[in-house]
Parts: sequence; structure tokens; C-alpha cells
Amino acid sequence: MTMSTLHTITTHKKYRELLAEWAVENKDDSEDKNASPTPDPNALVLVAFRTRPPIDGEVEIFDAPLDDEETDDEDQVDHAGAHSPRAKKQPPPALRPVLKIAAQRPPEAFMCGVSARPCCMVVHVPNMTWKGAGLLHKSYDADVCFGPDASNEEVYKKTVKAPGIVNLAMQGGVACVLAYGQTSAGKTYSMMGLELAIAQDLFPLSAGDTGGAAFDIYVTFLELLGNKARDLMRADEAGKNIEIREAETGGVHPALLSTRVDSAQELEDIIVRCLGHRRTAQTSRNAKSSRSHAILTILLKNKSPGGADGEIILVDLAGSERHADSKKHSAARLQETRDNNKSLLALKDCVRARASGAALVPFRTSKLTLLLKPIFDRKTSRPTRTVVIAHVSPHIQDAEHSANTLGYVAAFKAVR
Ligand SMILES: Nc1ncnc2c1ncn2[C@@H]1O[C@H](COP(=O)(O)OP(=O)(O)OP(=O)(O)O)[C@@H](O)[C@H]1O
Repeated sequence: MTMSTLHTITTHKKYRELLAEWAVENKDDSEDKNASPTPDPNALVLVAFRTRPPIDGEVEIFDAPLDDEETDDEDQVDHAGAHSPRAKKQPPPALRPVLKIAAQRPPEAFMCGVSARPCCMVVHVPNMTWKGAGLLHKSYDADVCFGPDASNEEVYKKTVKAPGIVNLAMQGGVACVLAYGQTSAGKTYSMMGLELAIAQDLFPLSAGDTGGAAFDIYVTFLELLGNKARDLMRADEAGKNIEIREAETGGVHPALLSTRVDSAQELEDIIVRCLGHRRTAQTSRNAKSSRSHAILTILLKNKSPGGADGEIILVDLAGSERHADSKKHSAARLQETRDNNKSLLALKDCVRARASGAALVPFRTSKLTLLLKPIFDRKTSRPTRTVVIAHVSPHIQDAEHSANTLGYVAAFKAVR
């Protein structure tokens, strides 16, 4: 056994003891661990946190030596742009560390990095001092918080149904749900669940009193990869870049295929098909990591003369990455990561400005925020509501990243 293995085992043992101590001192006595109070339905911005269960074989990835990490499959080129024959011979990156180390590490190697409480999430951040290994327990407040056992139905009930997202759109408002967080934390899992549940609710609700539909429903689905946008409805035009700019009239209407849907099933089929067209890459953390922001817009066109149209915008944001996770990216991938990070920063500025009632919301700073102009533009008289769901990994190895994620999103709650 090497010194470093011994050190790791000793440190892990210490963390386990500290976690157990914390759990006893901070026992969650609520009968239903997922019972969160129903959030204020009138809040302009609603903040939610979610963590997921650990996935089989995932713990071992943290032990893989960094030198063994790999560029993604999508573009296996070295930084000079040349294809690497050595890289091609190796097994896929998500599998290699698992294959290599699984035999050495028992499944109980998982160490919990976050604890969900009804309205807050506590992150257990490793902290090494001269006294040895320690843990900092950092707490972040939310309107609603979901632990690893929460189902998508529960998340839908508290983040879409309770704040009346569909009803707001039917009254001519603009509602937006954003999924934010580290790569592989569960954003796509949540958003797909919410999108399919909205599809189910939308059609019965949008029918008029007489039984005829009160709205025509149209959808567009756009993918924003770095600064390049493409239409997920048009698989045949995968390479075509869609321009995003503000028209002289003030509208932001990229030339996307807008498809009319007449039933929940039609909408579900479109969502599943478009998500299948989304650009993914295999990374050390996620066999199907989304490299892009995916924006599904559901437009409710009011059929009554003079009736206001409503909109629901559902955004599955590109994952933020640990430095270690992006260390071996190709130059192109690093640029994408930088562009994604820039747009996430712009998004933060806009949500904060909007939530605090600032006169100026800097939505023109990035393509992402420009696309979200309907929720950020103070000049619009339409009512708006935004739900931000921060997703965090359950692992202690990701605790620092989780603390950053929760800090980023909790700030939206503080500025109300
Ligand atoms: N709440 C959950 N319960 C069970 N499994 C989950 C949950 N959330 C996510 N997962 C699983 O975890 C894995 C990663 O989830 P997902 O792809 O949604 O992450 P992501 O944040 O969208 O990642 P990326 O940013 O890399 O695209 C998937 O295999 C998914 O099925």
C-alpha cells in the first residue's frame, strides 16, 4: 500500500466520522424527508435545489488518475488539432476509470456531500488544516429543496404546478424554468420530466369552457452551443447556424421551425425526438453529457379576439465543469466551455437584476440572455415568473462545486 493510498483511506475514515457526527447533531425529524412547504406562488423568482442518488460505478471515477483522462469522443484531437491514435485505442473515458478501479473499491465507498432539508441544502466541504482533515458544513436557503429520493412528479408539483407556470402563460404571461448545475448533476433528467408533465397538463387546461381549444399551441426547440444556435426540430440541417438578434421592432425571433401541436402525445413525441438531436459527448462524468443549452419554447396563441398570447420557456442549461473534468478537452471544447461559462455569468447578472427590480437588466450581453428577453425586459407589461432549479452532485468529491452552484442560485432568493 502506498503512502498516498494510506493517506486517502485515513482521510476518508475521518470524513465519515465527521459526517456521522453532523448527522446526529442535525437530525432531520420531519416525518416526510421530502416534505417542503409550498413556495410563494406570487414570487417573481422561485429558487429550488435538487440532488440525485449516486449512480453505480460513479465513485470510482474520482479515483482515476488525471493523466488517464481523455478528450471527449466527439472530437478526439489533441490541442494542436491532430488526431491521437493512442486516444482512439483506449476504452471510452466514462468506462475506463470504472473498469480499472471497481475491483478495488467497495460500493460503500460513496460519501455523501450534501444533505437536503425542506428549505435548505447543506454542503459538506472537505477542509484540510494543520489539525488534519475537517469538514465545513455550508448551508444555502431555497424556497424548496429536493433530496435524492424525490421523484420528478414531486418536483413538478412544487416548481411548476404550485407557482402556476401553465396558468400564468394562459393569462398572457411569460414563465421560464431554468435547470442549472454541474455536469452530470441531473439537469436533463429533471427537465425532461417537467417538460413531459407540462405536455400532459397543458392540453386539458388550454381547452375553453365550451370544450373547444382556447389556444393554438406552437413549439420551437433550439440548442445553443457556445455562441452557435441550431434548430433541434430540423435534424437534416444539423450544421446550420441560426442567427439570434434583436429585430428593429424589439422582438427576438430566430428563424426556427415552429410546429403546431394538438395533443399531449404530439408534444411529448416532439420533445423526445428533439432531445435525441441534442449534441452530447462522452466525458469522464457523463456518458451522454450535454454540451449545450437546450431551449424549448411553448407558445400559447390566444384564439379570442384581443386575447393575450402566453409563453413557457424551458431551459436545460449546459453543465458547469470542475477544472479537473475539463483538463483534457480539445481546444474547441475548451472554447465551448468558456462560451458556456460566459453566458451563465450573463444569466446570473440578469436574474439578479430582474429579481431586485433594477431598472436595467443587461440581457443583451449574451445570446442566451437575449433569447430570454421576454422575461428580462422591464419594458414588457406581461407578467413573468422564473423558476431556477440548481442541481448538485451527491458526492463529497464535488462538494466545492456544489457549494458554488448553490451560492450562485441562492443569491436570486436573497435579492427579493
Ligand atoms: N433524480 C435522479 N434519480 C435517478 N437518476 C438520476 C436523477 N438525476 C439524474 N439521474 C441520472 O444521472 C445521470 C446524469 O443525469 P443528467 O444527464 O440528467 O445530468 P446533466 O446535469 O444533464 O448532465 P450534463 O450537464 O453532463 O448533460 C443520468 O444517468 C440520469 O439518468
